Amino acid sequence: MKVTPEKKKGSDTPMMRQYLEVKERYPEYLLLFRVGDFYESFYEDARKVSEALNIVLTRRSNGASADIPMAGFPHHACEGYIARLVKKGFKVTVCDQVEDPSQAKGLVRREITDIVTPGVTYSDEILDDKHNNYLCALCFMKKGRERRAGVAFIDVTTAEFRIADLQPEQVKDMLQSIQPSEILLSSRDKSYSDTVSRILPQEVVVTILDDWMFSEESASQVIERHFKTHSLKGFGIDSAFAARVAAGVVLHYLADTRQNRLQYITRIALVDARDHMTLDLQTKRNLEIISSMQDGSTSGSLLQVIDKTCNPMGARLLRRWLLRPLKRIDAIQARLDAVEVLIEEGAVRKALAEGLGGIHDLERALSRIATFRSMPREVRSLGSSLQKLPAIQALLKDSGSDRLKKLVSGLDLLDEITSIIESAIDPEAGAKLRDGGYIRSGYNAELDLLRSVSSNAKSGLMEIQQAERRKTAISTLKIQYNRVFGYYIEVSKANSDKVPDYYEKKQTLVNAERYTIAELKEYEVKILNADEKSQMLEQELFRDLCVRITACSKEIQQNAEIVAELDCLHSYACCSEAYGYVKPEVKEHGNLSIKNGRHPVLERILHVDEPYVPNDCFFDKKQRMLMVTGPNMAGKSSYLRQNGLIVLLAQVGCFVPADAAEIGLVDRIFTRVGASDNLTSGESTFLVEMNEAANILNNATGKSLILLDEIGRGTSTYDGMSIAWAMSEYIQSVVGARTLFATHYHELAELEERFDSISNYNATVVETADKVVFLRKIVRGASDNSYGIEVARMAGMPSEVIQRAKEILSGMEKRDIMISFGKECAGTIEPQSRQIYLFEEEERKLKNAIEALNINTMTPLDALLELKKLQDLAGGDG
Ligand SMILES: Nc1ncnc2c1ncn2[C@@H]1O[C@H](COP(=O)(O)OP(=O)(O)OP(=O)(O)O)[C@@H](O)[C@H]1O
Repeated sequence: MKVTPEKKKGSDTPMMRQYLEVKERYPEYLLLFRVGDFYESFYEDARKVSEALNIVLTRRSNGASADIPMAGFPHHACEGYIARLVKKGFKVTVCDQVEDPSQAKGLVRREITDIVTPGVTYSDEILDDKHNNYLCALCFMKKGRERRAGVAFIDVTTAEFRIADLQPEQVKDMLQSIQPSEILLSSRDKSYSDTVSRILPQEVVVTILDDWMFSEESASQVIERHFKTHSLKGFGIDSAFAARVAAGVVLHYLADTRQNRLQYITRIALVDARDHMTLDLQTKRNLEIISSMQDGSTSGSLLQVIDKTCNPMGARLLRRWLLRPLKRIDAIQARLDAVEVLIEEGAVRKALAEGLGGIHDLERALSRIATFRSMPREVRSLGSSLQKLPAIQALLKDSGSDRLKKLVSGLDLLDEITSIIESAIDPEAGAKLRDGGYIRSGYNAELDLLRSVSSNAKSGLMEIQQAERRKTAISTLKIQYNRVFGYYIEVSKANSDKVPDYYEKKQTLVNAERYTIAELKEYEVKILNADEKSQMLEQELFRDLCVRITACSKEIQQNAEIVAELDCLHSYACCSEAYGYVKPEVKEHGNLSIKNGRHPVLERILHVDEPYVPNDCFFDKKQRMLMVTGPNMAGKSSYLRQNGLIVLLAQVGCFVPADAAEIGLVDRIFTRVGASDNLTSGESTFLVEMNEAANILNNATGKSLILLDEIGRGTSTYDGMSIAWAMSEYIQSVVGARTLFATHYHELAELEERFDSISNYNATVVETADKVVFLRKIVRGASDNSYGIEVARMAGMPSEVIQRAKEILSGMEKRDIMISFGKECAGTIEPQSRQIYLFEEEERKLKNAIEALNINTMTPLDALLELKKLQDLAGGDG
């Protein structure tokens, strides 16, 4: 049943009318409505909530109207429930009672107090320490003949706010690299949501907004208002018109979702594609950079091996660094030099780890403090984190690395706010604001006074207790307190006959009676007044403190950035040292030389008895493509990936697993590995493979690194082989990229003879009498056997099947030879020369035509005409 509020309001109860009014403002959101100790949802929302949370769907009576569906949960458990709803892709509005129901005249006042969406949340239950959570706006604009796409993304919990101005076809890569949780689109570009769900692997919520928000004028206004500037020139985003519009939309949306305390978002920056390498989804996936292909977890990924970070800011940055390798040598060199210094100075590294480990998540703490979502304990830990900065600064201020020196000189020690926090918050502060007692004594005179009134009165209570015990001769008489009855005197049932007349009964329990007396009432008023006032004052003081901390947002964020970078460099140094990595030389040229390189992840996983076998890789002006053949399981894919990962590690500024490495700067790493299905988007395995291959051919440059594994496997052997052959030719003659090509098509080895720039390599094996031993060494020359059946045998295939496969293989090999060369050649070809000459067909037609000519009977004119025909056949244009 859909609610039409206008129609229903008339006969509804006042509370339901109130509900419907709120619901009307955010119809798209699930509304959680506070009723007593519960958050309730009604109508359609109730059905969705009940299904999503697996809680009972009940009914609530609604005055003269029919009962309505209802589902709810206790308010104290709301964070967990809201998190579950948001993780399922719902957007939620929370409507609270904003006055004490016991004080309310008539219906209690309610207001929306929070809006939570997948892209706008501060909840620990939803967020992951090591991940950024991005809200992203996307718009397509046209100016004159130019079509641009604007992308803006923000993590409200860390205040990272960036924009990018792109060609529309670059959007896919950008979105895949941001991996937002929520995307904002104009109603005009609504259809793009299908593309979004196709290109992003994870669940992403698409929110469609009115098109007017996507105008340049409105965007500029909202940005200028937020950053309190008259122009956007200072941010360097003035010319990026589409990106600016997207940024405006993000700010609009945040305002719409009532995020009205955004002062801590102090910066906006343009993503410059020239500084960073773009890694498309395939490459991220194939190289298993942040998650393994097997189960999508970080286990078995490069990130897992490299991540030795000590705090969440570092962990988040490391993930971003691995996904955005650098393209500028000076920046790479600065990181490498810093890592080298940290490796050399073990004691400094250890002290740095201690300092970094003591720093909590400054970014997320700040965002919660700025939006009044924080608890005293978090403020206290922000203060103690800031106190760690001077030691870190002292440790590295004379470092041998310019980068480290520069970083620590940028730290703002924020002495004043640190000491204010120290003097304000009690180190033993509890987790809740309601409990009070978290502001230290001595911080505020008025609070101290109220507290002393309260505690004097409390010691007065002890005196009353003593006096009453004396007067009544009841030694067990006690003065106690609870929230409902306030202060009372408790006397056991056995002694109740000794109670004097001036005792006024308040409550009877099974074993005891509770009373009050005039004197106790007086004290109670004094104490409760003082307690209430001091609690209110504490909250006020805490808020003021939060505001003061927010005023230091820029400095805190800058410190957070520096700490994160130090943490990443430290992490690089730790793993480089532990795993015996070397400092790569990164150069502007287009060569590459890796001596005894290893796969950073595999070498950590393999058993000590079977250590990883290192391999070289070499490209120069002459040698641009390595054609790697070899049997299954010989280590071809691992070899390709290892070289990709070594280049990546070098360009993120980390040492590399090799004996030596000189890397000519790579502008992009392309990978096409194995056959992967994308059935959800309705594309066949082969189509996906060809899409990816086309993307490589169209976008790679002479500075790229291409890793091709098993191209053309998804189709018939001859089609596949022809495509692989033609791609290799194209890459060599047109693109010129450094290419590693692993293939089972041994026929491709022929290319070496046709192109100087292609060299054959193979993954070696040794055949013994009854098995094949993989040496994992990649050596010069082509391999001529595939041993697929041998691998099947190793995998435990029944021996009958293996035997039969061998027979079929031998039969097929004979037939292949006949297809290629005609019957006359059958059986005479040596295995080594079993090539299929792909471009022979044309030549043969030409040959046949020439042989068919009868020169003896031809006139000169006939001869000329025949010559013309032959020229046409040869494809010439005469
Ligand atoms: N250099 C190496 N040293 C030690 N073990 C290795 C090495 N390279 C690969 N291996 C091991 O061999 C296994 C198979 O390697 P890989 O997948 O690279 O072979 P492949 O030749 O690409 O096989 P296929 O053609 O079937 O895809 C790896 O999982 C790894 O355990």
